[in-house]
Formats: sequence, C-alpha cells, structure tokens
Amino acid sequence: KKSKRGNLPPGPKGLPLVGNVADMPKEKEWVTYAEWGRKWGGILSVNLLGQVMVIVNSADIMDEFDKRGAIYSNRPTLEMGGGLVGYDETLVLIPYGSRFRTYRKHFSRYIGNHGSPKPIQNIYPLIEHETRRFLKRTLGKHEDLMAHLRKLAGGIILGLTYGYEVQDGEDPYVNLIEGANDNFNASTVPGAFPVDFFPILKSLPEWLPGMGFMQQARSWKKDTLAMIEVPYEYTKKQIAAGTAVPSFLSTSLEDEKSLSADDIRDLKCTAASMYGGGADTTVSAEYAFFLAMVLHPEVQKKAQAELDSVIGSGRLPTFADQPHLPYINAVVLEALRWNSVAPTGVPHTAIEDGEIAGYFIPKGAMILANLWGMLHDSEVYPDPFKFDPERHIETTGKPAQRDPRKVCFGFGRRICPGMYLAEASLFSTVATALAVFDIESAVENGVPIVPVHENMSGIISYPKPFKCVIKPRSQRAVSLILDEQ
Ligand code: HEM
Repeated sequence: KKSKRGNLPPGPKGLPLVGNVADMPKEKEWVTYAEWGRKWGGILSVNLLGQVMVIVNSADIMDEFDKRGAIYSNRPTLEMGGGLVGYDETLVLIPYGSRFRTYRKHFSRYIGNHGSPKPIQNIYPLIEHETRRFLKRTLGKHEDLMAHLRKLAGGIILGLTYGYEVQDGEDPYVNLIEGANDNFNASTVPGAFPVDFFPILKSLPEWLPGMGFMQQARSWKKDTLAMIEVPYEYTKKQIAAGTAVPSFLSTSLEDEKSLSADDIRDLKCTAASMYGGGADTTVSAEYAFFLAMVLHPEVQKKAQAELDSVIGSGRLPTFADQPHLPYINAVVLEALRWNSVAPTGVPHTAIEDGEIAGYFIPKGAMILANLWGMLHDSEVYPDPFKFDPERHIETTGKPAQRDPRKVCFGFGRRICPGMYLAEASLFSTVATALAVFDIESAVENGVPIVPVHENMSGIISYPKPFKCVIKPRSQRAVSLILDEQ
C-alpha cells in the first residue's frame, strides 16, 4: 500500500533536493502546464525545493477543490509581494482568517459576491455614465484605446469605492493604481525573488551582494501605502466638507464613531483591494474584446445587427436592454473565455492534509488552477482559439458549452469578489461600443495589419499591444456620443 506521500498527484520527475525547479517555465507557464496536463492528467504535482505545487488542468477537479473551499482557500506567504511590498494587507494576499472574512463581507454588501449579484444593480448608473465618457474620449482620439480603457475602469472603481470622478487628461489616482498594479505583477513573479524561497535573506545586511531587492521593495511599498492612504484621505476630506458623493467608503464611515481602529484599517484596506482588483483586470478583458472585433469582423457585424434591431439608432443601449441581447451577452462570455485575464489564477494553499480526485494533497501544498488551460480545452470548447460567441448559445439539440464564468473567476472562498462588476462593465462597453463604432484593422502602406492574440506574462495578463482603427458608424452615432451627458 502506498504511503500518503507516495500518492501525490503524478508529475514530471525532478532532481534530488531541488525537485522540478529546472523544469519550471520562465514565461507563459499556462501553456507548459496545459502540455503537462495532456501527459499527466487533470491534476498533477511538482516539487519546488521541497514545496509541493499542485497544478489543476481540469474544471471538474477544480470543482472538487471548490466544494472543499474551507480547506483550500489560504494564500501562500509571498515574502516579496506580500510582507515586503505590502500586498498581504489587501484581500488578494491576506491569509485566510477573520480579516479575510471581514473584507469579503464588505465586498459582498457593496458589489455582490458569489451567488448574490443584486447589489451590483446600484452601480449600473455609474457604469453607464463612465462608459459614455469613454465613448467620447475614444471618438476624440481612438489611437489611445488602452489609456481610455484604463480611465474607464479607473472611473468606475474610483467612483464606487471613493466617490471620486476621474479627470479628463492625466488623472493622478488612475496613475497611482497603474503603478501599484505593475508593482504587484512584478513582485509576485514566481521565482523572481530568492527571498520567496529563503525568507532568511530579508534579515541579512543590505550591503551584501544580491540584497538590492530590499531597496526595490521599499520603493514599491511606498506605492502600496499611497494606494491605501491617498484615495482614503480624499473621501475623508469630502465627508468633512459635506461634499462626499455616496460610495463604499463614505457609506461605511457614516457611523465612524462606532468603529474601532481595526475596523477603519480593514475598511481602508478593503477599499484599496477594490481599487487594486478592479482596475487592470477589466481593462485586460475589454482590450481583448476590441482585439477580437478586429480579428472577427463577422462577429462584429452580427452583434451590430442585433443591436440595430433591438435598440435602433436613436439611443445608446443600457442595462435594461441586456435580457434582450442574447448575442451581445454571448460576445461578453466569449471575451471572458478567449482571453485569460488571470491565466493561472492566484495560487491557493491547503490549510490541512486532504484528498482530491483520489490523490493526497498535503497541508501547505500550493494549488494553482490553470484557468487558461481549462478555457482552451478542446474537449470542452472545440476549436478553442476561435472567438466564437455561438458556443454560448443553446439551440435545439445543441447545449451551450461550459459557462466560462464558472472558470475564469477562480474557485472556492477566494473566487473573484468583483465578478459581477467585471461582467457588468464588460457588457456596457461591448454593447455601447458596438452600437456606435466600427472596429477595424489598422492599415500601414495600404496593407491591413493583422494582430495576433497572445497573453503577456503576469498574474494579471494583458493581450499583447495591437493597433486598430475605431470610427463612428454614422453621423447619427457621432451625435449620440456627443449628446450623452
Ligand atoms: C474580467 C475581469 C476579472 C477577472 C477575469 C478576474 C479574475 C480573478 C481571479 C481568477 C481571481 C483569483 C481567484 C482565486 O484565487 O481562485 C480573482 C481574485 C480577485 N479579484 Fe478578480 N477578476 C476580474 C475583475 C475584478 C474586479 C472588477 C475586481 C474588483 C472590484 C476584482 C477583485 C478581485 C480581488 C480583490 C481578488 C482577490 C480575492 C481573494 O483573494 O479573496 N476582480 N479575480
């Protein structure tokens, strides 16, 4: 009979002591993990200097982890990104425990949470308002699509969290989060900082060779603190002046006298987690949508035909139209499937020994869900690299393929708490942009540039930058964009 340890999920054979360190991919790890999945199955494991890392390539097995969420919802201790740069004060890296539950409750009551989408409806007017501002900016200078998308996502998240309205042109709060999120991605690259494997390094004198990471960490931590404090102070000032626009923070601080210092710290860090989590993620999904429209003009035409027949050309679509736009909703689902915002999710760790799919999962094991692999599994999504919204529409005798929302937002008690906000923002952008714009390939020297879809590395991943042309569909569309407040 095998010992428990002998019954770990299978995987590539490693070397003594270091295990599989040399086998680990340096970039686009999700592609290698999917290849390993084809060889070793839906669940496999590797050994990194004694640390067990379980890689899940099957959505059915991820469901098993999901069902036992209480055991599998801790986060690994990341010395660099967590303690040194300060992200372990925010929800994404905070350990499982009472502060984690407090943050999640705050998210739930304000923007909904797994299974309770209702609160998000209160945010619809803000999303519609910011989407209309986005249309105007894009009409003005379509070449700056990425900057406009950042401002759109920043406008929604800063509005709902702090009651702050982003400025046209450079906005200090949008820039602040952009910098902090870049730091998050850079400080959490697996294997980039030896201190993640040898925590003792952080106690060594800084004049020693190889200790430059400490200075880097201090500089990044300043940005993390600014992300937490600066917008919080903005809302506090507005409250004091009696000019605060209702927001997550202003309503949470209504009865401030009854709150303890810990309550206030948790509110501040929850707000920063919304701000941090809600900015880049949605931008990546929306940028991918524009790319998909360049690559698939036939999808664009079909979506526009639906909008024209349901809404006409006299007004812009709103959330009230959503139930009547099945093809647009399918485009939203396909954007979430086709492009992985978080290709390998965010790692979880096991709180105690357990068993999944017949394999032993030891306490402390890191669990990585290859979301990209699951969303591009040709058994579940035939022709997986094709952007094909029809796969999400049920027809007689042909059920819809697996709902990508069950995969792309992760699993267990760590499932993305911004999922309903993400979906609503994406719907609003897709529906309104297609109602008024044609999105086409850029042309250079008379030749259309055909972009490729490739995810860049990072916990939050973007499609590789591409060029496109976004032009109004008609003079009527221009008036609609300019008339809207
Ligand atoms: C298309 C957009 C988005 C995608 C695909 C996405 C995906 C994810 C994924 C895969 C995770 C990791 C879940 C896990 O550990 O299993 C996550 C976590 C998280 N997301 Fe999102 N997300 C999106 C938008 C948002 C938005 C709009 C917000 C904020 C309002 C947000 C806030 C967070 C936070 C705070 C966490 C950490 C949760 C925790 O550790 O408990 N996300 N997201």
